[in-house]
Amino acid sequence: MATNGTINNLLVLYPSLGMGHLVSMIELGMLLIRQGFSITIPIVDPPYNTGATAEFLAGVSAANPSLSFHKLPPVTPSPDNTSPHHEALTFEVLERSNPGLLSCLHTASPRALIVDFFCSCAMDVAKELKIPCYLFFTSGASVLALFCQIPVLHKSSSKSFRELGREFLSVPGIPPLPANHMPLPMLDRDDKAYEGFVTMSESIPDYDGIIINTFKSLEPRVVDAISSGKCVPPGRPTPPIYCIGPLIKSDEKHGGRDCLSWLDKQPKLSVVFLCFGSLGRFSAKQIKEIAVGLEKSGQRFLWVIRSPPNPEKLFEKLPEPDLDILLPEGFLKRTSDRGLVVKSWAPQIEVLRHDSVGGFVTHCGWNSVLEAVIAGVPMVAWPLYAEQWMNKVFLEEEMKLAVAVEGYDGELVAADEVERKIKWLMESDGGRELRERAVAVKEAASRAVAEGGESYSALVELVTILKGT
Ligand SMILES: O=c1ccn([C@@H]2O[C@H](COP(=O)(O)OP(=O)(O)O[C@H]3O[C@H](CO)[C@@H](O)[C@H](O)[C@H]3O)[C@@H](O)[C@H]2O)c(=O)[nH]1
Repeated sequence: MATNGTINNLLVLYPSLGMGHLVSMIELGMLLIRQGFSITIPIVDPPYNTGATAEFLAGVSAANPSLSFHKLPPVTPSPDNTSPHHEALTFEVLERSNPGLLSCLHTASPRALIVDFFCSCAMDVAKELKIPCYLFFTSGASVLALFCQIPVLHKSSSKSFRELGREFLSVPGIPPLPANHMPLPMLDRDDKAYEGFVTMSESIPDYDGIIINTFKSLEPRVVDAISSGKCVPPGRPTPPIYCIGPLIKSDEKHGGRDCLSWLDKQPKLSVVFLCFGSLGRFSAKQIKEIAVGLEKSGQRFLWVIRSPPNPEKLFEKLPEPDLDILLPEGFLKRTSDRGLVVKSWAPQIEVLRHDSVGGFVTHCGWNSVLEAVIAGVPMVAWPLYAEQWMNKVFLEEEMKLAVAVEGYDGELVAADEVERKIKWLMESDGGRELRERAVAVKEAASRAVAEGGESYSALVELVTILKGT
């Protein structure tokens, strides 16, 4: 493919606020730069703490001067937005940022705008600029299929997804999904965030194309269902689909070298890694249950612990965890020959790629899933928020890459269940089969992005269209 860039090949990539949404959008930017485009990334000023995002962005911008970041003017959310879900604030802040986005792009003449799904309101800006607007979907095709159906599901019942509970939702291409597995902010119909998700979903057919961070052979059934128009509401068009993944973060600048040195000393495939995304937090009670389960499992482990959530400081940065208070007395000493606890953050990609890691207990965030896929590591699925309950179902029932924790009683997963699932993954025949499947999918992922592979071909197609627009 041609790689000679010109100023006329400007694309604007518009990410949402959270780390999980930024990482793959940045990688998409780097990929498109290698195809001869120049990239501008407008960044909204979040009215709440977004964890390690600011630090991550500073690192990316220093290491990649070819990505041009533009901070948009801060906006003030309305005092009426009382939803407890940060997604409601995200939708509102992005909508209020449209004038700032428009003035940032007015003189730039970009070829196209590529937006995160939270940024669907920016379609109005693309219309004003008379340029095409593409969706970059940072989760998998299975979740996209479900999002395409939200307008249909919304109209088909007056009950909330919470009220529908374990009743199954039926969507082409994906396994039946219990209604209460919808993202938390979608469970109640009168929540501001619910409204945002419905509006966002209604606009999906209006995009000029949808770029998905997946590869077709990971989710073949659902990619076919979407492409053949079965997932959008009746009478609405399906935009062209480009599965160009897996795209994972290439830049790891968060430190955490000590845990890599510790992994160097462990036997091959012996360590289970527990890490729950950029936002995952457990109550103090749950942390103790995990500790007891891990200890009883007898397995080697590397465990990233964060401070428990503080309901009064939902959007604020929390202090480092106090392990003396959080862990059972003597736990660290008793497990010191086979376990390591890391506070707040570990270099996850490097950890997963390390030879000694044989299993991953994950919250099922899509970046974490793809990072495990690329490393060929089987998973224990422990969903916490966002679309992770759905990902758990897809990982276990469709992709066959994970076993799910069960027995969540609304408050706790008991130590026995933690012990059972970790032992199953690391010691049982079933766990070994899962590992073999993970290795096969890892190979499929590397074939997909290699020259001539399915994701490579989708990228060629996308680049051709973008250059022609
Ligand atoms: O100690 C840590 C914790 C996280 N990470 C990285 O942080 C990213 C986390 O991304 P992800 O696994 O996708 O989780 P979230 O940050 O929770 O991502 C949000 O965005 C994703 C993409 O849309 C969704 O799939 C998730 O459900 C949503 O919560 C990954 O690259 C991890 O490698 C680390 O490097 N070290």
